[in-house]
Amino acid sequence: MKVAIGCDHGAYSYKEEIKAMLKEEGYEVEDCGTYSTESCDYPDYAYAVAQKIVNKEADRGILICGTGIGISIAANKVKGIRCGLCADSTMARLTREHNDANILAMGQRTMGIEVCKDTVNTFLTTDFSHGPRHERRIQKIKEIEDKQ
Ligand SMILES: O=C(CO)[C@H](O)[C@H](O)[C@H](O)COP(=O)(O)O
Repeated sequence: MKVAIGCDHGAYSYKEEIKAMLKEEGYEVEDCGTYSTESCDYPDYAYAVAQKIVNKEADRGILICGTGIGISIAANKVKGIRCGLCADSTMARLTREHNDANILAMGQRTMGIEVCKDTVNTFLTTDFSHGPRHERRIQKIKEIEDKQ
């Protein structure tokens, strides 16, 4: 599985730690930045990771900022992106099972690194629970996108 990862300056160190963990676990990882703790703008990295997903250059995305809020808002503006902001592995499991989320967002300033790592591992190993109610709701999300 290929994973695209991105962050802003507020989450640079977690991005580096998670990237190292994923490589050790055997994932192919594409680092979309940022590449230092110099102040930058989270929408740029949300867009870069989202493009990897919609262009099918990556299977899943991981985005981290201070809280995960700004970067998830930005990612969800891209058609075809379902970015779930998750604070633990239960949320990660449910956003995969129910929402078929293709990007996970988290916050370095709001979560411990071990919880983040667990959340990432659950997100990457949980399948969508195919079934009429989830598929119907995701279809309705797509219809909202098409109305814009
Ligand atoms: O978008 C956010 C808030 O929802 C993120 O936490 C950002 O990382 C944060 O806004 C960056 O703040 P800073 O004061 O520029 O470090």
